[in-house]
Amino acid sequence: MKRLGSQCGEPAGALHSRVVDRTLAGRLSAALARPAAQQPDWPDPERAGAVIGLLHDAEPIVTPDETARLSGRLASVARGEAFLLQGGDCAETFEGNTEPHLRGNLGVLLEMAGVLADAAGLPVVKIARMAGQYAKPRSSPVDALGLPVYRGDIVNSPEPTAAARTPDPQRMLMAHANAAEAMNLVRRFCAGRMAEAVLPQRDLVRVAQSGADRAAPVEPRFADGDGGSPPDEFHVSHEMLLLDYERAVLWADGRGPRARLSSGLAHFLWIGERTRQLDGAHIAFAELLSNPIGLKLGPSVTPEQAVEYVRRLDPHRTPGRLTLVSRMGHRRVREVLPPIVEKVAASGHEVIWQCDPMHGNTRTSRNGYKTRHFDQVADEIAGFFEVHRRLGTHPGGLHVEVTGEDVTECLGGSSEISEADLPARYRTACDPRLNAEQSVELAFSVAKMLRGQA
Ligand SMILES: O=C[C@H](O)[C@H](O)COP(=O)(O)O
Ligand SMILES: C=C(OP(=O)(O)O)C(=O)O
Repeated sequence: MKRLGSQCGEPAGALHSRVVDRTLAGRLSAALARPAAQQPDWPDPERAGAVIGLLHDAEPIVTPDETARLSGRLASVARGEAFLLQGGDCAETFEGNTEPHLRGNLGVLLEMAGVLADAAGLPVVKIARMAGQYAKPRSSPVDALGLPVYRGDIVNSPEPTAAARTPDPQRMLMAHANAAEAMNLVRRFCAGRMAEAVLPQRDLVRVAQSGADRAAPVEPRFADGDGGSPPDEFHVSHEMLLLDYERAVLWADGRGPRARLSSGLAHFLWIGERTRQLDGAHIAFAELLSNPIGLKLGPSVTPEQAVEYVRRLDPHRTPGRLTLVSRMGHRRVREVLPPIVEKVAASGHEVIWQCDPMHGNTRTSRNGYKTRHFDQVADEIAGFFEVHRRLGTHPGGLHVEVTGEDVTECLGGSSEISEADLPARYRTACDPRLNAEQSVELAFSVAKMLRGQA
């Protein structure tokens, strides 16, 4: 497999002059020339071009073989033979890129996966929002103070000053370095050298009080030809948002029916609700990738649009190539999701149906915090399960914003976090996350749904 790239300092416009496959390079240029929503206005385009040139020589974070392994796992999910759990910070930060934080997040996902696997009797494919989740799409270009909005550490700084909010392309290099460090830690974690230090910390019995019958779940695993999957297998993902970053580290991938590109920056990439324009650069770029792709679908999407996305993003009808992530809100999921599922199922494409119960349930508390209520999060998942059970499709996965830390960002749960509690440990750089206890409690609620008891 060959890397696509350019030489150090080469300006963005000359990106493809030395690529191996000229057809692929031409298709990439055409995709990136389309309108792209939610991109920063770099104040000095020449400096941005120089940074982009440097990034083209940067080391890959992931390898195509790892990505291919994930694609195989996701095919199982699409066929109903496994469940997908994806989660982590809303926005990773450079400051938060520490061993305890990353280990905590992986640890809580591992606990959730154990609970889910036990209930489903299926292996759980684990994907972390990690090692690159540094870019954020925003509702408005300015904040309440009239400053340019914070767009994630890869673009600017959250500090409320004009200087800090000015997009700085150098941050893309910092993001790459931070992602590489985080991936290193993920690899060590997966090798089993760190997981045991995380697991016993939580009182599983207490959070399970609402129903699980076992506190130490036994997780079914994939049986690989090489004698079994690694003790803790995680892949990494982020939103494919900032295209100056995403286009930098690409492999030419000759596997499959048509030559494509494999991202060296993450195993799994998703397209967000705000950047899924059918004529836009994000969809066109994703069409060129061989990585498994996620697509967020909010309540405004029509069944016809959903089928068009599926045709564009899964042209070769590859089971699990596309994950449709519904984020409809707990009030609308039961009404909006069924016609979409029906129409896509009738198209014959084997997609993964994943529920993001976070992004349709965000609200502002009376004391001014962006928050979500545990009960509404759980209710959207219940609605998602009801719809799929009724239609006979596989409710294949969850996509959640969680952290292993004891934050107070989401309301409710068995510790009954109230609006008055929010200021105590509200630490997210963007949207509110379930804390460790709420996350495991949610897994136990979903376990009941998986067992058909809720
Ligand atoms: O995480 C998701 C988005 O970036 C977020 O929900 C948008 O938030 P905003 O409405 O505060 O811009
Ligand atoms: C921004 C996100 O979600 P959505 O695109 O669904 O709003 C996200 O998952 O970080």
